[in-house]
Formats: sequence, structure tokens, C-alpha cells
Amino acid sequence: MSTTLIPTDNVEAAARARAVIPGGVNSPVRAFGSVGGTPLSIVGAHGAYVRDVSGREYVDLVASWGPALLGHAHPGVVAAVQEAAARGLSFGASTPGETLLAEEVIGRLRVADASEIERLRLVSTGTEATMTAIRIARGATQRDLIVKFSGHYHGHSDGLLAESGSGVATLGLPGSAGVPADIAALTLVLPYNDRAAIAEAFALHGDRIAAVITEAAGANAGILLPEDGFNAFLAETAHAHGALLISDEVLTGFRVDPAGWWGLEHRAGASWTPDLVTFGKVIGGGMPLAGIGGRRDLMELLAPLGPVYQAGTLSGNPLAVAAGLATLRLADDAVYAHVDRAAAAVSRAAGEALDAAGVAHVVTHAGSLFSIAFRDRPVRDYDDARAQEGWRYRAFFHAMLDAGVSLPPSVFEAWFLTAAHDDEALEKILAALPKAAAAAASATPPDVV
Ligand SMILES: Cc1ncc(COP(=O)(O)O)c(C=O)c1O
Ligand SMILES: N[C@H](C=O)CCC(=O)O
Repeated sequence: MSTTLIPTDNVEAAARARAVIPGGVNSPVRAFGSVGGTPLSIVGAHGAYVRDVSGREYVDLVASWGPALLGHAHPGVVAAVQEAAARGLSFGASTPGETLLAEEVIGRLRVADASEIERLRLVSTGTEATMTAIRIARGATQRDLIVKFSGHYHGHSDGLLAESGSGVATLGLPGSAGVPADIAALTLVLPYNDRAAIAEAFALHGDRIAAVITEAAGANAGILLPEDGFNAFLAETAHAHGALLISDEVLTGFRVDPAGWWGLEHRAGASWTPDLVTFGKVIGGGMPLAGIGGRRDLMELLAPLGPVYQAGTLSGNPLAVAAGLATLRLADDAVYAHVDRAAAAVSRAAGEALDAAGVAHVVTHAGSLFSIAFRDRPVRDYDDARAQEGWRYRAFFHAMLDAGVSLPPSVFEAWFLTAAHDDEALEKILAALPKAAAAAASATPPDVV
């Protein structure tokens, strides 16, 4: 028998959740694993704010881990979902909306006519998108090995969890139990931004590598920015050996630019093109939706046209498509300009507050995405990210939370601004920063009593 009463404080909500849900969460990053304390149990959100079970509101810098580009419950997105819901929740058949969304996505990627993204297949999660992209790459090349980078996160499929970022990094895990050794052995994990390591891997295994999968810009071990020309180098190296480049834009896609990270690099003059690209988060506007895009010859390897199988009862769900389409149509240049300005204001103020408190730190940006690492040198790869004084973030995070600002509960996650972060919300964040910086300054490492 379940009780229908909703808890009215986070402690009770977490206790009840833990009694029926492993760890009390449906995704480990929500568990406050590295910052400690009681996870928020959220009952609602609007604009730049989330509200917990106790009725307390927080300025939100998690943004559902990225999707809420326009802010929470944007009226235009909610109306689109309500209209779609009134027509039926799911049909298990094609819908016109899917085509409109694919047209919108492909159109956005036509930056300077450089895009080779000609087809899009919709799935429900970023995990499915990267898993499918890899299957296409293996089907196309008839090869088995995959290259990924340590500290990058591509979802939780078996072959992609080794030295993964996000929750795997937060919990300090090397990967995941339950992945057969034979599967793990098919993934070569290399240090990010290390061209020599990549050249060596291709020299040794080039005829067995199906694809390199990379976050377009790393954002799951804090921000790991690709060095100048690094993505182009990956494309050239992969292509020189008959392998493909899969650019994972689940997090960056449609968030850092109307055409994602790839669009940002192209507007700055780059000319590389991924063979396959994966989307998630913003493409679904807060509903479960993701996609794989690519050249026609590769994408038409997918069933029913080709031999690579992929399917999904709820793939292209009409409510999710309605939310994604409304979000992308509303996300005009003014939205991106606002998010860029808001991110610049918050990151600058955070840096100034930490400077004033004498805390060694480095702020790294990938467009409007940014993160703070507690070290005095740039963060180039996962080893650098792990070498920081991450324990300072715990004190910083809780001081912000006490002041009514909800940050990502891990130093390895990016901060997300939205179009709904107006002056009032930004002022609340800025006002909270000096105290949080002071808390970070006086924090002690976990083994010091
Ligand atoms: C870059 C990247 N790829 C893939 C994923 C997996 O997406 P999902 O959580 O929707 O499975 C995520 C985040 O979760 C991500 O940040
Ligand atoms: N860092 C992840 C996505 O980008 C966090 C989302 C999750 O795993 O729940």
C-alpha cells in the first residue's frame, strides 16, 4: 500500500525515495554524491526558478542538465505540448511533426553550406543516440574498435562508461561493473587534447578503428575545451584511416549556438565536418528526445533501408517532438545572445568573488557553458580536472544553496544559464557569490580534521 501524501520537506522526501528507489534517485547525478547533504525534491519550476517540496524557490543553474534553454515551463513550449497531448500521447506511427523537427535541425546545421548532416533519426535519450551512432559506424566500416576520451560522457551504454565523466567522475568510479570485459576491450580510452596519443592509437590499430567519438566540447568533467584545431585533427586522422568521427552534441547542440558547437567553430572559420552527430537535451525542450544526424549514405544504413537495426516504441514521441520543435523555433538569435551575456556575467562575478577570497581557480567556457575548477592552472584533460581541490566545491555549493541558488551538485558538471535568467535572477546569484567564495576559502580537505 502506498501513501498518497506528498512529503513537505526534502529530508522526508529523500528518505521515502530511498525506501523504494535505489539511492533515492533515477539518475546518480541527482544524489548530491560529492557535495553531501539532502538532494532537493522538486515539485515545480518556472522561468529561472525551481521550487522544492518545502515550497522554497531557488534560482536554478542546472536547467534540467541543459534542456531548459528558454527557462522552465516556457508558455510557448507548454502550449505546444498541451495541444499535442490533446491530440493523443503516442501513436507508434510517423507524424508530420517529426519531419518538421528534422527539417528544422538540418536547416540549422547549414552553416556556410558546410554541413553534411542530411538525415536525422529520432530516439528518446542521448544514450540511445550515441549507442546508435556507434552501431552505424561499425556497420559502415565493418570494424569493431571505438576511440573515446577520458572524462567525456556519452551516456550509459556498455562500451562508453570507461573513464567516463559526469556521475561516473563525481562518484570516482573507473567505469561500471556489469560491462563484459570483451565489450570494454573494444573501447580505446585516450587522454583528451593529446594528438600524439591519438596518432599512436591509429598507428597501432588504425585498420580496426570504426570511429572516434568525442564530445564536441567536453562538458562532463567540468569544461574540457578542445584546443584550437583539435576537432579538425580528429576528423582528418579518423578519415585518413577510413574511420568516422562522431561528434556528440547531446549537451552542446542548440545550446551554445543555433547550430551547436560545430556551428560556433564554423562561424569562427573551422572547416571540419563530423560524419555523425548526436543530439539530446535542447532538441527535446525538456521532454525525452534525442537524435542521430549524418550523411545520407551513413544514415541510410539504418533499418528499414539498411542492415543496421535501431528502433523505439516511443521514438519521435509526438509530445516530445512538439516540445523540441517549439523550443527550437523560439530559440532565436536574441535567446542565444541573452544566454551568452548571462553566462558571462555570472562566470565573471564568480571569478571575481573567488579572487577576492584568495581561492585558486580557473573558469573555463565553451560558449555559454562554463565551469569552475579549483586549481591555478588551465584544465586541458581529465587528469587536470581530477587534480583540482574539488572538495572546495562542496562548501561553495552549499553556501549558494543556502542563499537560494541551485548549482549543479558536482564540480564536474557545467553551469547552465537560460533565456529566463533576468536581472532579478542574476542579481540573486551575484549577491550569493562572495559568501560562497569565502566558504570555499575556509573549506578543509575531507581527510583534515
Ligand atoms: C555529451 C553527452 N552525451 C550523452 C549524454 C547522455 O544523454 P542522456 O542522459 O539523455 O542519455 C549526455 C548526458 O546525459 C551528455 O552530456
Ligand atoms: N552530465 C549529465 C548530462 O549531461 C547529467 C545528466 C544525468 O546523467 O542525469
